[in-house]
Amino acid sequence: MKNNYIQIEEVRLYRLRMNLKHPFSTSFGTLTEKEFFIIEIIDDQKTIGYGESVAFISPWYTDETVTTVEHMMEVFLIPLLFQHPFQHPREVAKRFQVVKGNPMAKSALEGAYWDLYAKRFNQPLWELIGGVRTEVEVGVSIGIQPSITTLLKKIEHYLQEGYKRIKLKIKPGYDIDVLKEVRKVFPQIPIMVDANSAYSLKDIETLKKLDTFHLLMIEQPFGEREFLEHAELQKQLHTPICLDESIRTIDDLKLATKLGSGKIFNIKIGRIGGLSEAIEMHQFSKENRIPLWCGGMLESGVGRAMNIALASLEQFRYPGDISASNRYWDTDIIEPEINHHEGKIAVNKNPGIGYTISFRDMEKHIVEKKRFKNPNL
Ligand SMILES: O=C(O)CCC(=O)c1ccccc1C(=O)O
Ligand SMILES: [Mg+2]
Repeated sequence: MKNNYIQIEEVRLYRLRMNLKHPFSTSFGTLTEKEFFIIEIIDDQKTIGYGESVAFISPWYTDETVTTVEHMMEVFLIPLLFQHPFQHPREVAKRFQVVKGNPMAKSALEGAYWDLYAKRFNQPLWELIGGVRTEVEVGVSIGIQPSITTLLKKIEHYLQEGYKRIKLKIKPGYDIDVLKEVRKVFPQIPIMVDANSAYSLKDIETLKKLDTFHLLMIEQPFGEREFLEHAELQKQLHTPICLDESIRTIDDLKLATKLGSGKIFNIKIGRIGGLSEAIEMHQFSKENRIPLWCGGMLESGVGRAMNIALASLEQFRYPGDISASNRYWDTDIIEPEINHHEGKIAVNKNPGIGYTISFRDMEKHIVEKKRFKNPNL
C-alpha cells in the first residue's frame, strides 16, 4: 500500500540560544542560557513536524553536546531519514540503530517525525501514543541556591504558584543542613532531591541521614554506570532511589530493576533516544509495576509539549519535571505558552504536539539555520 508511506522532503535545523529566566545550578555548575535545535521536517503533503534537541553546550549531564548533536544529525541521521519513506514513527528509531549511541541527536529528529505523523493523521500526540490522562501532575526542580534564605523564598514562591512537588538539587556540603532548614519551614510538602551523580559509596553515612526527611525519592546519587553501588545504597536506605543518568536503554532499566539499584525511574525522551524507546520502557514498567516519572532538560515549549504527551501514559506515577513556560523563559517560542493550574498541566487536544511555533519569538533567538533537501526525490 504505497500511499501509507510518508516521504520526508526537507529538514530544517534552527540553532537557538535562549537566556534562562533564572540561572540553574546543579552539582556540576551553573547554566544561564540554553542552546538547542528546533527541528522542522516537511513531508510530501507539506505537513510540518517539530522536534527539539536537549543536549547542553558542554557534556556535563551525559556525553552529548549541541555540536555533537548537529554533527550526527547532519552527517548520519538526516541522510537516513531521507533514504526511504516510513510508514510509522517506530521505524525511525529502527533505522537509526545503525548509528551507535547519540540518543539526543536521534530523539530530536524522531520527535519531529512523531509530531508530523500525528498531524498528518489529525491526532493529538498524547492520544496517538496511548495516553490515558488529560492532565498531568507536575513539579518544579530548584537549583542549588547561594543561601538558605533564597532557597526558602524560592520554595515559598513556587508553592504559591500552585506547584505541589518540589525537587531540590543537592551536592556534598549542600544536603543535610539544607534539608533540616527546609523541613523546619515546610514539614509536610512533597520533596525529593537530585544529586546528579555527585556522591560515592564513601558518602554512605551522609546519604543514610537523608532517610530522616521523608523524601519522595533520591535521584541519581552515584555515577551513571554504578548500578552495583546504587543497589548497595538502596539496601541501606528506606527512601526510594530514582535513577536518571543511569538509564539510557531498556536494558539499563531491566538491569537496575534486577539488581535493586532503584525503585523509581526518571524517563527523559532525549536521554534514551526517543519517544519509541520511551513507549517500550513504559510497557515494560507497566508490566512489572515499576513507577516512572517524566524528567526535564530545561526545554523550550516544543520539547516540553512532548514531555506532557509522554507523561499522560499510565505508568507515569509521580509529578514530572515539566514546569510552566514562565518557570524557564521570559517568553517561550510556542503559542499558547504552557501553563499549569495547581500543579497540573492539561494535555493539548490539537493534532501533534498541539502548540504552534511562534516564529516572531523564535526569530529573536536563532543563531544558525540549515536546510537539507531530500536528494533522492
Ligand atoms: O525542569 C527541568 O526541565 C528539569 C530540571 C533538572 O532537574 C535537570 C535540568 C537539566 C539537566 C538535568 C536535570 C536533571 O533532572 O537531572
Ligand atoms: Mg536528574
